[in-house]
Amino acid sequence: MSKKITKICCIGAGYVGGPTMAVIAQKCPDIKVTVVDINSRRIAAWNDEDVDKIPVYEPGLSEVVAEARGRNLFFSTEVDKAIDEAEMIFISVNTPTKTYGKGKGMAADLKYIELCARQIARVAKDDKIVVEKSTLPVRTAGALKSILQNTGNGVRFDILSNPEFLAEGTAVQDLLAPDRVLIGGDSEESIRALADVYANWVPEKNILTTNVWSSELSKLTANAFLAQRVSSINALSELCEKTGADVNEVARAIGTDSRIGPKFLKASVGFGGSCFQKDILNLVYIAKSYGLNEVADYWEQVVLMNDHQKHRFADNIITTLYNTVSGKKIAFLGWAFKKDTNDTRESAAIHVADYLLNEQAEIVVYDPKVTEEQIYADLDYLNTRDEKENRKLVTVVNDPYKAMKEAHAVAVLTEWDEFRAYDWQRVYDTMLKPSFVFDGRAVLDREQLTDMGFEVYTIGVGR
Ligand SMILES: NC(=O)C1=CN([C@@H]2O[C@H](COP(=O)(O)OP(=O)(O)OC[C@H]3O[C@@H](n4cnc5c(N)ncnc54)[C@H](O)[C@@H]3O)[C@@H](O)[C@H]2O)C=CC1
Ligand SMILES: O=C(O)[C@H]1O[C@H](OP(=O)(O)OP(=O)(O)OC[C@H]2O[C@@H](n3ccc(=O)[nH]c3=O)[C@H](O)[C@@H]2O)[C@H](O)[C@@H](O)[C@@H]1O
Repeated sequence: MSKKITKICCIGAGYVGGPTMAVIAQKCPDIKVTVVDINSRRIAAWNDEDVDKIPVYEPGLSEVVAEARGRNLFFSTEVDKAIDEAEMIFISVNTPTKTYGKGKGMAADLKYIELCARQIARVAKDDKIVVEKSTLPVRTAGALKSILQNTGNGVRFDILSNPEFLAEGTAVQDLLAPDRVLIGGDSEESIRALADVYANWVPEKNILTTNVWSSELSKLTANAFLAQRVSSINALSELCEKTGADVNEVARAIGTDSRIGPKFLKASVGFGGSCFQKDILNLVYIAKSYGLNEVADYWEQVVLMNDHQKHRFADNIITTLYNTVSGKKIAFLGWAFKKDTNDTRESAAIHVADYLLNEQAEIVVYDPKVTEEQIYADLDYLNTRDEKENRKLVTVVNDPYKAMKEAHAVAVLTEWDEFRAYDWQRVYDTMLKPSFVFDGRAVLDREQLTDMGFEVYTIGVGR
């Protein structure tokens, strides 16, 4: 018999904690789910009466939150209280790449994880199941165990690894019908208790259990494999451009081989998002720390290729615009790292913009979901130039036609569906001539645009 869970606490109300707990609460009405965070602004937004103002934009999420919030789903800043009440505590805080000290620029920064462990150790008065939901370096559970078990207050902590595989933009659908739920741990009873939570809506055959180290490492491995496919197809996109091949045709041709499969073969201006780069660098760091230099070099190439892809896209804009973009208006369609999300972390758009700004381009950005404040914050964070200069060179508008009016070039950085549906003739009529389009996502109808008179460059398509 496993322990029946009635109260869950999740520390971290971000892109993972929020949606994951909302779905657990929706599917398990008998479990009280409390999501806590030290960021009171974020918690206030999760509690906003207008459910469309919750801090994470995901198709279908506001409906799930509307159903469960106030019933058995709660968002709060009272971290101690929620820890104290819960039988099961998910840790879903951020684990960014370290920006200082040993492992700077490579290793995962585990300070937030450790703070959570210490807080749980301090507050807990009865036995708890602690679930690693954040993505962590393999063997972190050992460190957590050591912190939790040395408090001397006699509480038993079982640690489980339960990595999250949702992708942003499809989070709700991924959570409702996951390819698999992965649970790693030592205690059969605790594994069962967590499996029983998921079994409320996930078929048993999709709930995999492993030892805790395999589970931790599987998460880094899954992201490394996915990112590797993107870098592989992006590497070929450059060769396609040189040889007259079309990377989309190549992707279709190889993707029909059932051993290869069709997914994650879409060439792009480079992968972004908060995790691919961070998790691969973390994997590289771990491999190096074991002296596995060939393994480390192999995976690092995935990130290097991605950097190259972003730079060569920007470089091509400069070369094509007669080797200078100084004072030229470039309209950016999209800023988010992929469609259907307002998340911009590590978005290729940021790096392409930075590169062009170094060449004194004037950039006008339109993204249907990203705020002006976020766009400036992303550029300021790079610290390449002062904040005033960023505001002078970059303008953010909420009308795509305004963004493209009198522009020298349009660059597509995100694959938002609406970009296809624009009146491109109207855009052409208002742009400077020659009117260049740089489609970094291969979403626009190249032939149609060329017929209208545009000079079109599509990523991965040779001329
Ligand atoms: N974003 C994604 O799509 C996915 C992320 N992951 C992993 O999940 C973890 C969380 O990622 P996100 O949700 O994107 O991060 P996030 O940055 O959106 O959210 C993390 C939240 O944790 C809070 N926090 C940090 N320390 C805290 C503390 N001591 N007490 C209370 N709250 C605290 C922060 O204020 C923040 O709101 C990371 O390890 C990430 O690698 C895994 C799968 C998908
Ligand atoms: O650990 C994480 O954070 C998550 O990372 C990715 O999810 P996410 O980054 O949200 O989105 P993806 O759909 O994987 O896209 C990542 C980036 O790769 C790009 N991409 C993706 C697929 C493709 O074929 N081509 C391509 O350029 C996207 O545009 C985007 O910039 C993984 O897909 C999730 O399984 C994982 O849980």
